[in-house]
Amino acid sequence: MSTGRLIFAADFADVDEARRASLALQPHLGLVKIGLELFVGAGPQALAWAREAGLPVFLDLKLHDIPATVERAVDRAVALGARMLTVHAGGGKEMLARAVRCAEAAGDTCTIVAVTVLTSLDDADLTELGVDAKPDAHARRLARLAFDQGVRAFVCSPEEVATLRVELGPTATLITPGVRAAKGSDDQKRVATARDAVARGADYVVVGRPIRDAVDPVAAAASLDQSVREALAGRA
Ligand SMILES: O=c1ccn([C@@H]2O[C@H](COP(=O)(O)O)[C@@H](O)[C@H]2O)c(=O)[nH]1
Repeated sequence: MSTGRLIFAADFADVDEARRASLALQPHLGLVKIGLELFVGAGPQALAWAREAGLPVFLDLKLHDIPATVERAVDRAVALGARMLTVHAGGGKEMLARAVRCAEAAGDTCTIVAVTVLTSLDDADLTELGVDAKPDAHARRLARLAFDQGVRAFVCSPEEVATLRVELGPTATLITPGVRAAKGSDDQKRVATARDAVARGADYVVVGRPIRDAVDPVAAAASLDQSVREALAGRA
């Protein structure tokens, strides 16, 4: 896999658009993230071009279903060549354990990534959902549950990445979306800059709109990649 730690969220409706944009950014990327919009629209074709280009795919389907269904979906995602695949940590112990076992049995080429608390949720949203904990504590609880089932990679916000690093130790891979220059620009509520996310312990940052919608997407990706590399060097 590339040494890059920037993951581009290729949130497009159209495969050709996703391919063109991602290939232009490829020198600055570790992986490309294929999410719900592209996968629901295009199915397996959503990944084919990336496989051909040697660009590893983070398949962000956030699986959340009964264990047997998730297990079978993991098997299919591995067959499509996904290098990382997301499941919701809130799906419970058995679902998480079976997802991990299935990926291992299918050749261990795909890492199961547990999504903890979505970066679009804040304290008030959790209260509304009946969760009697702050996002930080809830993310820690879900991550621990997943870790104990064998999951070793996690999506969390930059706001709790340091907490998760302490909770899970150095072997965990921590991936943070919610990368923004400032709070309040859109639906992302628990945010930080790429530099801060990595300085606090993130291994990868996921960035979509700030690159996709930039006047010069390649320059935006190059600058984020540079910030991530500097923050990683500063941590060493
Ligand atoms: O908690 C989460 C989990 C996944 N995402 C995904 O990451 C990208 C972020 O894109 P931006 O345009 O930079 O907001 C997007 O595809 C989400 O589905 C997340 O944001 N938060």
